[in-house]
Amino acid sequence: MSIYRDDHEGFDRPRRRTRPRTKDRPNYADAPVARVVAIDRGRYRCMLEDRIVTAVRGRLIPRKGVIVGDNVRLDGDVSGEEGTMARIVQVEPRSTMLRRSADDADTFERPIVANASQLMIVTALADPTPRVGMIDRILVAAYDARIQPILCLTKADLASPDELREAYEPLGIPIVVTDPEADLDPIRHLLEDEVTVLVGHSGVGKSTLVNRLVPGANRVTAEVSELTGKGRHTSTSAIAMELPTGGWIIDTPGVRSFGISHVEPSSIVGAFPDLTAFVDDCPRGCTHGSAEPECALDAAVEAGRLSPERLGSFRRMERAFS
Ligand SMILES: Nc1nc2c(ncn2[C@@H]2O[C@H](COP(=O)(O)OP(=O)(O)OP(=O)(O)O)[C@@H](O)[C@H]2O)c(=O)[nH]1
Ligand SMILES: [Zn+2]
Repeated sequence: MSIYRDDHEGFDRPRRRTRPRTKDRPNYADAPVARVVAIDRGRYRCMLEDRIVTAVRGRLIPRKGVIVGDNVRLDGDVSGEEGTMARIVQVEPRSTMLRRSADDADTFERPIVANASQLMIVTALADPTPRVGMIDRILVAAYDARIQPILCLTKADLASPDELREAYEPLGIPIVVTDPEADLDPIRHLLEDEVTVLVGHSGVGKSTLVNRLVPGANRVTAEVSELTGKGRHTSTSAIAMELPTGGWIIDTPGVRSFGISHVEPSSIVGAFPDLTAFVDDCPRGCTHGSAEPECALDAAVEAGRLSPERLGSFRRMERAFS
């Protein structure tokens, strides 16, 4: 199985054939699988075993068909030696896909990263001032994509984390707090063997965190800059880095807003396993919001089978859509 697949080299197959004969189809099962770690102007930097291989898209892979975090099969020169170029011939199925719309007026979906298991929302406690609206929207995107959210509150040397901690604790998501002196072991532990995408407003201290978590992250950044002749912050692409403790982090460029117009409000409940059992009894088309007159979640609270606090924190998510 694959999402996209490069077909036969020459387009010499007769037309009007409903199904290509297997013998005509190249077999890429033996082509090595690499992880896309950065994308720049049509060049895909892929980590194959422990080397970086630069690749282009095979001709049947669509222009937006490959995103950072994708596992791809490579053909051609995969030595990674200078001046060599491999070819992406197949994109493996994705376990998850995080997307956003540029803003709510823009319904165009922008895939950000593939195969992330966790999404760390990085928010500064001050400078810039935290915006719960933004946190809620990124949370919604994570729930919609079925990616485990983590809240990371930075700059605790400037302001107290108590208020935000209280606001988000009822959701049951991990919350970590940092400052320049903070011990990062609790964060390292959360990231171990996971693929975690970092999302946050610009200036919250994401790069500072990445540099502390990944020794040599600067070097990787420099390599990307070298490739483009520009800094990575001028690129819209994310960048994936391997963690020394196992697992990956995928840093994304700082955002000013996080659009979720691609998300169907009723889909969010599916990310809350303790609530999904109840919504089978909802009327058709129920969005499970507080304005729904017959939502079974309210009935569950009345019957004492669901705590009002838990429902309240779930319903908090609906604010993100207004
Ligand atoms: N006081 C304080 N400052 C911090 C902390 N972490 C980062 N900073 C500072 O905040 C500023 C922004 O940090 P960056 O790491 O560049 O922020 P970023 O999120 O990568 O921002 P973009 O590059 O715009 O995406 C820098 O001046 C950092 O030194 C912190 O824990 N406390
Ligand atoms: Zn409902």
